[in-house]
Amino acid sequence: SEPNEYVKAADGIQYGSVTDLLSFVNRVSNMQSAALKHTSEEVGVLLNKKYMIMKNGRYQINMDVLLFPWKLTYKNRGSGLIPKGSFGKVHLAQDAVSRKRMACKLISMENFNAADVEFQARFHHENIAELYGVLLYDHSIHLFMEAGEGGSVLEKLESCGPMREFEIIWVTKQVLRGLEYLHSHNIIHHDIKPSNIVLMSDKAVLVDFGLSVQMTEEIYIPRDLRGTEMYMSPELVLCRGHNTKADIYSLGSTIIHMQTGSPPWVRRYPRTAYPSYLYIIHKQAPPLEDIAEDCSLTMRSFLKRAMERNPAQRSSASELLKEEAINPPREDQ
Ligand SMILES: Nc1nnc(-c2c[nH]c3ncc(-c4c[nH]c5ccccc45)cc23)o1
Repeated sequence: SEPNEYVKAADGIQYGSVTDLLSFVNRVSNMQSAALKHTSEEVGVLLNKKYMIMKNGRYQINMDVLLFPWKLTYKNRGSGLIPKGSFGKVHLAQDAVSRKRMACKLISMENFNAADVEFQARFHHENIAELYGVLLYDHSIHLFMEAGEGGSVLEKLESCGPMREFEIIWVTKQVLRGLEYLHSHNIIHHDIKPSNIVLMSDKAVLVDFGLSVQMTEEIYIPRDLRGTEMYMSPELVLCRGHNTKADIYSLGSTIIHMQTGSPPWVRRYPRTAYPSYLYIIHKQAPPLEDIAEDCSLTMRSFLKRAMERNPAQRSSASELLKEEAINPPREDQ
């Protein structure tokens, strides 16, 4: 398409609805990157007038909103740019007027797909990182989202080691509430793992919906393998169709990682000797051997239900939310 057609299609920055944002995102993700070289100004759609405050009809990066390398909550490591998400670097952003601190994920045009935005724009829940707006600037999509300033569970594990059971219970309940909501809309996240759970002072939220799908049938037949190997369920690895229960198994793997400081399998099958875990996950019984030795009996039974090999017998998020393991009697706390 002609560059001038592109400029017409996106008239600078506007406050808009989710529908406006999704049509902007779909237009841009269908654009050839060549058509973009003619856009010197930011273009995009802002959903949140309270946090993202435009000035003179514009919303300029490093003027109206400042981007910073993220100061890790723990000892600062590396560039301060937090680990790449599925396809993007995440910065800390702060609106110059509202002073609201946000996460800003930069995705190159080549790697951008509408799914990254679609689910966060259309579905709202307190345990899903809220989307505040989308800008295209300097060949990158800038996603402005709710920021988990406590960092991700992975950063916490790498900095502070294995988590105590009461901390694991707190994170697990929030993740299950987010999954219960997503699964009620037939959405499979497809990448539940410690780096995709971020922490705030009062809650934990799920991030990175770049691999998410919304099922139209009872079962989702994948065209490709989606997710991160060590957290994948046996039925997903088999590639003969799976459903939302795949996320529940990944949560079980995530809990084992939170308890021990390592994902399942890797201690028994070192990464140096095993480039891939797919065959192990397919052949072996679920990794209950990797459960922490000091794991409580109730949490052990929770994990058995969450990592049941047969997805039909595996508990759902709603069922697990009622488990005693995550609803300990008061005197235990
Ligand atoms: N892949 C991805 N897609 N969306 C996000 C995201 C949305 N809001 C966020 N808030 C915090 C962090 C974050 C991750 N690791 C961290 C380490 C230190 C501090 C913060 C973080 C990431 C996000 O991440």
